[in-house]
Amino acid sequence: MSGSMATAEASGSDGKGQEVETSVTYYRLEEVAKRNSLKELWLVIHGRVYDVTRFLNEHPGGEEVLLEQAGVDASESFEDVGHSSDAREMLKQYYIGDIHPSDLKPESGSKDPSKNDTCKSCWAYWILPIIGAVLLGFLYRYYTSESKSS
Ligand code: HEM
Repeated sequence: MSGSMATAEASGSDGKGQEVETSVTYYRLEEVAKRNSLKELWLVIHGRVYDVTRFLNEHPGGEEVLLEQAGVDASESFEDVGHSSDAREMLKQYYIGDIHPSDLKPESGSKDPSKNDTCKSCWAYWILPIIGAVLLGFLYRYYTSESKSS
């Protein structure tokens, strides 16, 4: 009966109220994946989890498309449709938490720029052998033409 679970923002007025966002709930992908029915339907858009159960029959795009994305990452499909900013605003109502950081794909690339690095080195891997081959070609021609002329 201690009741000491009250949130800090309820009474705290000592100027430290900026950390409200720390109370984010994290869900694992496997938990979201279980909510894939008409009874309970969650989906993930850009690393955020949305409970769209009560939105199903309100969705202008139909409940079928939502069911197809049930329990999985729907970011791509959501973007492909080109949803309006109104639609994006609506997302907030259904937001229930974030995907656990260790389940996040390196999609947003801010933490893991290794994709760019690989691309850069890809380029180097391509260009170096080509430069080598061209140089060898020139050397070969230089030597063969020299031996012809003398
Ligand atoms: C919670 C997430 C979603 C919300 C709040 C939402 C909201 C909306 C809204 C408001 C519209 C009307 C058009 C607009 O304003 O852009 C719409 C249309 C549509 N949505 Fe969604 N949507 C969501 C998720 C999805 C997903 C995951 C798909 C998967 C493919 C999808 C497919 C569509 C389609 C195909 C239309 C077009 C309907 C038409 O043009 O006739 N939506 N959605």
